[in-house]
Amino acid sequence: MEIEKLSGPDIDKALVELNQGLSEPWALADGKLTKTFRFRNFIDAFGFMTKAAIWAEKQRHHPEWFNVYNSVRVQLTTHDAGGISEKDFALAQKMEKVSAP
Ligand SMILES: C[C@H](O)[C@H](O)[C@H]1CNC2=NC(N)=NC(=O)C2=N1
Repeated sequence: MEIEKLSGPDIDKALVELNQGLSEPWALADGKLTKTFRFRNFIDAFGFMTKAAIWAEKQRHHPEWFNVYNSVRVQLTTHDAGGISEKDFALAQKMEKVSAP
């Protein structure tokens, strides 16, 4: 096991920190770290996905996501750990950075 899942209380704590100052917060749904990003158009949405994908590939940690036009619904979990890990919070943080216009 290379990465461990976080406990419930650790997830709650990390979620509060992640959501500091965000107008659109991340939430827990189906045991995954979840957020729907909305952009001006498809190009901006796809630009976000491209930036996030390049970073994710470098980290070898990949999002589950679903894109329709200008929205990208993201669900983060660590399959290898069977839950949410620090890698998911790192990816969420990076997504916030690269989602800025
Ligand atoms: C071998 C490879 O690094 C693993 O399968 C990685 C790849 N990307 C991954 N991405 C996610 N989201 N969870 C994982 O457990 C995971 N494992």
